[in-house]
Amino acid sequence: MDAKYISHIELHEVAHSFVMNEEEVLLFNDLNLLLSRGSAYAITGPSGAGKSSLLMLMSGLEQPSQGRVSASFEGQHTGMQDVREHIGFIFQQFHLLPELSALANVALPLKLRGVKDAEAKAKSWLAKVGLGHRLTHKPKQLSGGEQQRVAIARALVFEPGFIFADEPTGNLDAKSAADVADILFSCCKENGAGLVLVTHSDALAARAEHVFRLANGACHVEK
Ligand SMILES: Nc1ncnc2c1ncn2[C@@H]1O[C@H](COP(=O)(O)OP(=O)(O)OP(=O)(O)O)[C@@H](O)[C@H]1O
Repeated sequence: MDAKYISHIELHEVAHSFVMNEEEVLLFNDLNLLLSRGSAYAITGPSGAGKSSLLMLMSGLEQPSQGRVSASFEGQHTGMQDVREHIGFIFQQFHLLPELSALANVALPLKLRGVKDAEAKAKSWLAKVGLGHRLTHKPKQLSGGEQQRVAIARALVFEPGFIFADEPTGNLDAKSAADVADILFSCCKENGAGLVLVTHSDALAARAEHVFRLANGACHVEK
């Protein structure tokens, strides 16, 4: 459960391609990137450039066609399969369990890890994201911004080393998007988690310390 010791995720000469109609479509090639815990990264670029695919590779949910992705875990280099339970995810569509209350959604990752005071911890996280008054609401009884705040609490409650977020504000109006971004950045900072997010929003990308821009098969590190 303790993820305090993932310090880095590293991409080594990563290339990724798909076979479509018997032709190989190369998304990107020769990526060497280092993600450090405690920093925030934005992945930007035009539609279809491969942003979500890169996020899947960085988080270990998918394997690259070539090259490898590794993590530094307690000072040792290891494969991403060994750190899966120390990584949190946030998606554009929230992906909360519809039959469970906000509290039960947030407590679930702790219960799955055998944590005893799961509900108390979940409650305190819901308070942190401003939803202490919505504990028993089910997802459909919450606004989009509120659902995403539940998803942030659920992603951070087990103190993962890294959070990966795919268009976390893509489904929200401007005001909710700004509120959710504030909460996401401040909660990751407070937990010392690395944050990697895919976004089409220049405003959101500008908040990250580092920006990877994907275009035409290459990744430009813009800052
Ligand atoms: N499993 C797959 N099989 C075949 N092609 C795929 C697969 N997954 C993604 N692709 C293709 O790879 C390209 C990049 O997809 P990806 O979703 O990573 O791009 P993106 O930059 O995140 O796009 P968007 O901004 O529109 O979400 C797209 O052309 C997509 O159709």
